[in-house]
Amino acid sequence: MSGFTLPTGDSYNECINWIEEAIGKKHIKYYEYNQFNNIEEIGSGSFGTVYRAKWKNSHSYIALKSFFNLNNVTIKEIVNELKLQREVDFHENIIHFFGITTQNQNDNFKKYWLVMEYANNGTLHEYLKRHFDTLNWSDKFSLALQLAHAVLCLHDEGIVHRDLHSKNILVRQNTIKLADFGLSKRIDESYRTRSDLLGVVPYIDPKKFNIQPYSLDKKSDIYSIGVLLWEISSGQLPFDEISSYGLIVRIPQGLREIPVPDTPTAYVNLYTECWDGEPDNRPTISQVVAKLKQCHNLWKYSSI
Ligand SMILES: Nc1ncnc2c1ncn2[C@@H]1O[C@H](COP(=O)(O)OP(=O)(O)OP(=O)(O)O)[C@@H](O)[C@H]1O
Repeated sequence: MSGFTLPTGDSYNECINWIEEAIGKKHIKYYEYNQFNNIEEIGSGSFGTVYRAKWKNSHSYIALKSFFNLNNVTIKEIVNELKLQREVDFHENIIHFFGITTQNQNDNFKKYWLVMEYANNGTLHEYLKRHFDTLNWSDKFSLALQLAHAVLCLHDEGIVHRDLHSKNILVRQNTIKLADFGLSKRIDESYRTRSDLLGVVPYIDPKKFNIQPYSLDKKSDIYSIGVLLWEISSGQLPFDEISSYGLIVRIPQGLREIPVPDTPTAYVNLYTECWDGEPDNRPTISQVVAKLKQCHNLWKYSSI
């Protein structure tokens, strides 16, 4: 997908032209819709529905992401996702984008679908729910490190995810696949309604609740990683039994999850640093990667 001009403006037509031109010049691979088969819905989010499908006679699945309706906002989401995706598509812990397919609808409108890598184990949340009992500490370190590597790749490219939580991190076999970073910018633009916040409050940098307006940044991603490292160590959703409203008040006052017994101390220390209320006290993502490697080594030697 390299080497093509990005749209300078944000209008609907410009975005459509950008996609069509990229397809025409073969910077984005185009797939014929009627070559997909066994199409089954797997989930939906606020912008559209995701299906899994097979391509021609292939045995493996791909994911097809549709959008509810193609208006100014959704088309910008697609272009934004494509622009960011192409910067980081090489990384094995980031979901791969394969191309685009389109379907002509009755009203003469074209429906655009993103063709993406399929994560057969679903979200990290579902994966932990199903497999937690069989995971040992080496597996947990591996998940944590893969997540940190994916975010390192984003931060290195100047991309802030802003919406890291266990329901938009996907897992293929046992490999973390980060998704949805193209769509996360809207949170900072206050697109989220109160009901959208359900379940994601524990992962959001508490500065966001204290300071209005507060622009989520790389250190906000580190906060979310702290919570996710705890989740990997516990197999539980953070603060599952406290209402979002209660959390919005209590997390900025210092409420944090309790370490799970038998968690390696260095790992507890690391996620505690990550979820520090003060962004300046949080490590950078490179430091998180380095410290996770150290923790893993310490744990390996201490358990011989
Ligand atoms: N590439 C994929 N492979 C497997 N499952 C996927 C894939 N992409 C999405 N899903 C599933 O489909 C669901 C919907 O994904 P989608 O990206 O549309 O929304 P979301 O991230 O859950 O929500 P929102 O867009 O509102 O933040 C996900 O929760 C996940 O279970």
